[in-house]
Amino acid sequence: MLKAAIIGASGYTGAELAGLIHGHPHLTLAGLYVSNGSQDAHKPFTSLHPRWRGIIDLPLLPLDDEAISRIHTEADLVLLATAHEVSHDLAPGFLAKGLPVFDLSGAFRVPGEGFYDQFYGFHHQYGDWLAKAAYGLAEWNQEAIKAAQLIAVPGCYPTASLSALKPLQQAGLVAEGARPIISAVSGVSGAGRKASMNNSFCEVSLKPYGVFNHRHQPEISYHLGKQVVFQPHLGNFIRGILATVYVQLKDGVSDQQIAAAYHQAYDGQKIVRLAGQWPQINDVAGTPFCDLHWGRDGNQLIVVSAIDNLLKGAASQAIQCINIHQGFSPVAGLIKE
Ligand SMILES: NC(=O)C1=CN([C@@H]2O[C@H](COP(=O)(O)OP(=O)(O)OC[C@H]3O[C@@H](n4cnc5c(N)ncnc54)[C@H](OP(=O)(O)O)[C@@H]3O)[C@@H](O)[C@H]2O)C=CC1
Ligand SMILES: CC(=O)N[C@@H](CCC(=O)OP(=O)(O)O)C(=O)O
Repeated sequence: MLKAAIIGASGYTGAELAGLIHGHPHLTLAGLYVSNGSQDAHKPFTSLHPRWRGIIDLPLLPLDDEAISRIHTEADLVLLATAHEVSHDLAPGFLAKGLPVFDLSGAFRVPGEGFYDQFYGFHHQYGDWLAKAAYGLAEWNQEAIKAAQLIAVPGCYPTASLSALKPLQQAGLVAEGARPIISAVSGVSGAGRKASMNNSFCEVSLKPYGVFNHRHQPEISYHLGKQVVFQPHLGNFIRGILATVYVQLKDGVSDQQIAAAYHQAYDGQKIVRLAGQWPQINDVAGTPFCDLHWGRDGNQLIVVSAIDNLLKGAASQAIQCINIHQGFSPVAGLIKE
C-alpha cells in the first residue's frame, strides 16, 4: 500500500480525496492536513464531513514544521487540495524531497511568461517545476503523467471542455478560423467550502460570471492548441458541470468522421462515456465519469459534456493520475472491475 498525505483535507475536494483513498486497493491515508493555525486543526475529519463517520476516523492535523517532516519521512506521495498560491508555495518542498506531488490547484497547469501574473494575480517563482509538470488530463497525457514527479490536475471546466473538444481537434475536424464556444454551468461546490456572499444559499441564482476574463479560458486554449471562447455560469445546485460546446466544422466533415474521432479517443477508456443520449448532471454527480454526446446541423456541431466538478473535475481525476503514475489499473479505486 502506498501512503498518501492530503493537504487541504477539510475542503470539498480534499474530503473527496480522503474517501477515494480510503476505498482504494493500493493506497492508504498518511494524514489529513489543514493550515497551521486553521480553526479546524485537531478536529475529527468527520466533524466537518459526517458522512465518513465510523469510516475515516482521523484528525485534521495542522501543517506545521513537524508535520512537514513527518510527511517527508512517512508519505509515499502528496496530494495538494489547496488554493493556487498555497500549492505554489508548498509543492517545491515536497518535490525536493523526492515525493511525487499531485496538485489539484491551477499553480502548475500552464507554462508561459507572465501567465500567473495576469490570470492568477501572483508571480510564479518556480518556472523549472512549471516546465516539468505534467498536465493530468488522464485520458490524454498518460506518458507524461507516468514520467513526471509533479502532476497538475486540470481544472473542472477545462476537464469537461477538453474532453469534448480534443477528439475533434486531434482529428482535424474543427474549422480553422472559428473559435469553439463553451457555455458551461457549475454547481456551487466549484467555489470551495469557504463561506462567501456569492455562494450563500439566498444569493445563488443561475448567472454568468468571469465574462472574457476567467482563468480557465487560457488553460483550455493552451491545452487544446486552439483559442476558444469560454463562458462559465454559476448554477443553483451543489455539484456537477454541464458544458455545451459549439463547434464550427470544416466543410465536408461527415457524421462518420465525427463518430470515429470520439470512438478513437475513448473506446476502451472507462471513465469517459459516449453516452448515446444528451448527458445530464444527475447521471454523473457523485461518479468519476465524463459523459459526452453530440449532434450536428450542417457544419454546426454541438457537444455536451457532463462531469462532477469535485470528482472527474478534481479528486477522481487526481486518483486516475496516481493510478497511471504508479502503474495501477487506470480505474483502480474508482470503478469496480
Ligand atoms: N471545488 C472544485 O470543484 C474544484 C477545485 N479545484 C481546486 O482545488 C483546490 C482545492 O479546492 P476546494 O477543495 O474547493 O477548496 P476548499 O476551500 O474547499 O478547501 C481548501 C482547503 O485548503 C486548506 N488550506 C488553506 N490554506 C492552507 C495552507 N496554507 N496549508 C494547508 N492547507 C490549507 C483549507 O483548510 P483551512 O483553511 O482550515 O486551513 C481547506 O482544507 C483549489 O486550488 C481549487 O481551485 C480544482 C477543480 C475543482
Ligand atoms: C463555481 C466556481 O466558482 N468554480 C470555480 C472553478 C473551480 C476549479 O476548477 O478549480 P481551479 O480553480 O482549480 O481551476 C471558478 O470558477 O473559479
